[in-house]
Amino acid sequence: MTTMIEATPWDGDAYGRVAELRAIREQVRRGPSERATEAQHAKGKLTARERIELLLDAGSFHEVEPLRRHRASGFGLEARRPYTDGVITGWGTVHGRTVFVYAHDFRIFGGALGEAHAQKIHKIMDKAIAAGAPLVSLNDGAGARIQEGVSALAGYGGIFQRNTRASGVIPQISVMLGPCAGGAAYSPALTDFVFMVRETSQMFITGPDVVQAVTGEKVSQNGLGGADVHAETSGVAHFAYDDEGTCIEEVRYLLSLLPSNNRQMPPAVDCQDPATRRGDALLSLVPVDGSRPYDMRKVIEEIVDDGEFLEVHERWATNIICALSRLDGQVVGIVANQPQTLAGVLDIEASEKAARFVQMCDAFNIPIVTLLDVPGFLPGVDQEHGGIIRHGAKLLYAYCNATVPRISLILRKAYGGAYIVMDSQSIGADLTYAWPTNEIAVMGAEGAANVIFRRQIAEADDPDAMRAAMVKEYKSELMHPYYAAERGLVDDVIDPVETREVLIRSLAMLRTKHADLPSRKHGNPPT
Ligand SMILES: CC(=O)SCCNC(=O)CCNC(=O)[C@H](O)C(C)(C)COP(=O)(O)OP(=O)(O)OC[C@H]1O[C@@H](n2cnc3c(N)ncnc32)[C@H](O)[C@@H]1OP(=O)(O)O
Repeated sequence: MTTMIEATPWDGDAYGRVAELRAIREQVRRGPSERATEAQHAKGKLTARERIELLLDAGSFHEVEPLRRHRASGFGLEARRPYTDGVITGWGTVHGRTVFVYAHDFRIFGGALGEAHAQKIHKIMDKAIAAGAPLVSLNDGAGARIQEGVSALAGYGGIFQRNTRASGVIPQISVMLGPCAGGAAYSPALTDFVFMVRETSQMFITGPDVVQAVTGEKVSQNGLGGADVHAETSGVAHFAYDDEGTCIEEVRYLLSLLPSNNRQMPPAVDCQDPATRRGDALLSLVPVDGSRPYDMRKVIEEIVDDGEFLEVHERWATNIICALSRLDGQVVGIVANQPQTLAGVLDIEASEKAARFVQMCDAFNIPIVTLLDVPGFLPGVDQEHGGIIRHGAKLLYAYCNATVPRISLILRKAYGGAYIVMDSQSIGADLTYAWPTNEIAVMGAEGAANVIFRRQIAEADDPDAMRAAMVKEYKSELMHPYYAAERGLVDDVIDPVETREVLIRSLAMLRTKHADLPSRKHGNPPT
């Protein structure tokens, strides 16, 4: 640690005082020591200030409380009172819009959170909420500062309460850039998006040593709570990247798709991709045979502006796609079944993933486009015992509660409860469309014939021929593409090549949509 420059009672002139201030500021900027900076770099990590520089527009950072120091005592703390107290807080701009930020400085007490450190975070969170601007946390901290005991724990409580108050008011993004244990893992879990970096960031409630002591399981830090674990298995992380630079660049991209707060619309941009561009490729991308898989991502690419979209939870619950994109320059949230994985079925994880996404879109005024090709909910003992009923209900609740413009499009099959849940007209979609390849039904024809014609099939001389005849009858009666349109349950059957134009026209009409929910403290959604 380098010797601290201490401001002392002083009788010099203004020039001398300014020189002293500049020296202190320079010390604050450099941080505790060259050695600590080198150690941080040696781990493949940037310092807190380097990260802030990458996140914000050049020269836009305005720091708050750089001269803050703790007043704790014991365990030698009196002799170690570094400026910033291990967290850098302030605001700047991203793509010209105000964004608040706090960044743990791992070089100071391992970025661990003490009382003064927490109060700095509380202050910047309060300012972000008051200003109605997003908050990005750059996390690289060892949790509660052990020497400060319960004061540190209380500091976390104050962060959690503010995270919850800010939820649905301003976008909150947590970027995990080091080992984040205990309290340092819970705050991100309360925020809208969690970013992680492979190898260098971890999140866990208790580390590998405690896990081994309690359960006997031996696991590495990355095996327990690394980026891939949370982006693929637990669903705690929405995004995972190989390095900090790419990760922070993607945070900037995400911010460009979000409004500053819940009273604003997401930023629109000029669009060079014609609204009337035909999607001829769509006809060959989606096989008519409902049992053949295809990649729904290619369908999305064909429809949206310049084929660009940002997938959220790209590698978790891959049987459903949640993505932010643009149509004619306006931000939309896309929820789409992925027939390539598990035939696009809805299961526990897919329901949770899409429910949180729909909720986020609704909170931040992002219209939702739902693309359906879903054979139903995944049957099975594991799913039932795992609570598919309440998890599926989360998705249902999120859609039913959403007041943003909602458009659904049935590409191919949409069966049973999954059809209802995936934003059917009956739960409040503003406009519903279908391609001429759609099959909307309670279940597939084979299953349906086995239930309703069971006796005829069993008593027939040739049960297989009878089953085939009954399947045919069921299909022609109930599963033709115009059955739902005749009943007004879809607003139109559209030519697939015109999908982009239809969606853009519909969204333009819905832009002024206004809907109020009945007054209440809050709902009681299934959890
Ligand atoms: C509510 C809650 O938050 S409970 C959770 C409380 N936190 C914890 O249990 C985590 C304890 N710390 C650790 O397990 C490890 O330090 C890790 C995994 C975070 C980081 O490990 P490493 O990268 O090897 O760093 P290392 O252990 O050397 O720590 C770096 C510095 O931070 C200090 N430090 C680490 N954790 C803490 C802490 N919680 N409080 C105070 N100082 C800490 C270390 O003493 C060390 O200080 P030094 O540079 O003066 O020697």
